[in-house]
Amino acid sequence: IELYQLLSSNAKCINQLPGPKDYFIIGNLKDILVPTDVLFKNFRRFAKEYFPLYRIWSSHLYGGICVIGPDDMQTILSNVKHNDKGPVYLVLQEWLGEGLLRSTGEKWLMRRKILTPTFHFKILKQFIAIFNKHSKHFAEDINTDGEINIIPHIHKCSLHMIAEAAMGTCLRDSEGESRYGKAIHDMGSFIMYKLMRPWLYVYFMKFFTKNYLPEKRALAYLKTFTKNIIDEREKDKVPVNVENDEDIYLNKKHHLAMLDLLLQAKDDQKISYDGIREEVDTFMFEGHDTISMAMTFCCMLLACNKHVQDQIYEEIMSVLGESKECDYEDLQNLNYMEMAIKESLRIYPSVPLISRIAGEDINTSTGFIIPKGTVLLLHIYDTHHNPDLYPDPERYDPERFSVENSKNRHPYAYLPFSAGSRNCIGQKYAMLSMKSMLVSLLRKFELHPIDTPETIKLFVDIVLRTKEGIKIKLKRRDKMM
Ligand code: HEM
Repeated sequence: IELYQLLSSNAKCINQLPGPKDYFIIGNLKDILVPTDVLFKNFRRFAKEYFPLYRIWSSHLYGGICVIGPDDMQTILSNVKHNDKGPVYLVLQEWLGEGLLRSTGEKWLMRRKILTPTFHFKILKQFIAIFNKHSKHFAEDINTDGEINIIPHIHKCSLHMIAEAAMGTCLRDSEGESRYGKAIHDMGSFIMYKLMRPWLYVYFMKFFTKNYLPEKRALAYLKTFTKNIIDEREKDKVPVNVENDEDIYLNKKHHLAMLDLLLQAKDDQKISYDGIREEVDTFMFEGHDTISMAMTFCCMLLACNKHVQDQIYEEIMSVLGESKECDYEDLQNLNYMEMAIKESLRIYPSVPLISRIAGEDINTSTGFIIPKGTVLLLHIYDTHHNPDLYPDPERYDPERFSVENSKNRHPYAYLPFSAGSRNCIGQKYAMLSMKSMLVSLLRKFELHPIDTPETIKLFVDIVLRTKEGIKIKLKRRDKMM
């Protein structure tokens, strides 16, 4: 009932905004309940037609305002009053509970304070060895010299990285490797199924879906897996102080994992056992699929833009040479590679859409006042593809992110990691791990195009994906001599 009130209270006001034609009771469901690749295209069409703001009705029960323009993005994301997440995040509740991604108010603030040190540069520095280890395996495991769908390889690598960084667990060749990977993948599909069907946000409706039992089983497996790891790690626990380098670097028994810092926070009575589970699961969820798809799209773009790939390869050779293991400073020095990754995240932002609830009335750039309580859908994808902000927006051009060219850009025109106090806590981790993967891959292979931006079919999901994987052609550099 509360949800109904929240969603419908601003109906009259929302209707003053332009938007696609809606119908009695079903609202815009005709445009929304369509195959997800068609939905993707519909959103792009609406963005072009109604920039910078439009309203959408997912049935007349559930309406919201779609935001595209950078001025309105700034007004919303820079104000902590609009920090609460929209109802779509309810689909994550059973798995991620009140973890950082979903929590609100005081609880979010407290969790954010506890978790920020887990991404301290000193901790990130010691993750580089983990990134390098799995990146090396990633390049070694690809033995083919020819056409591959790169997604499963990248996916496996980023899952192994986050499992070791977050939980201190090496999944590679372990019993849990395929089962855990599959359970995470299945949960993604179940969540997406619910996301498209707003009536399933109502708690009891879940009993009536075909996914009820498989989801229950996958959830039980994931929760038990995390619980066992937390219990094991707790047995071996060593006190940690992030400010003390000795604690971070001289921990002989095992690499420090994010979990160790959470266990320390539990000893300091800052977080409960269940809280730790929620956060570890949140990192596992947020910290691998986002990176996998970002890396995949980046590889496709590099395959299609050989001159950019060659420039990155030259940079790797000049900073690292043929075989030096990269350290934190080396990765920081791969500036052109960073520009190429940034541009790839502009064209293909892993999280194309986020949602908030207006915490107070919002005075928008058009003069329209969004009333408090309205659901806001922030279409990061469309901001990134707006030709006024990025001329010729489909063209891949890393130079857009040179210091010079970034200088005069609107501060809210580039939002792959969102912005403001609720931005992505893992963005530095993401950038470092992607750089490490690219170093290993490009040292061994030249990438050539098979799939291109024109051939792939994007679709709406929590993370931006393609319908049929992404194929590229690999040529081993050592065989090219
Ligand atoms: C390319 C990789 C990544 C992208 C594009 C990305 C993007 C985002 C975006 C757009 C948000 C805002 C979500 C929202 O407002 O609903 C977010 C939040 C978040 N991300 Fe990431 N992310 C990435 C990697 C990671 C990694 C590696 C981790 C953890 C290891 C992580 C953990 C989180 C968490 C916990 C939040 C919630 C923060 C909060 O609400 O305070 N992300 N991310």
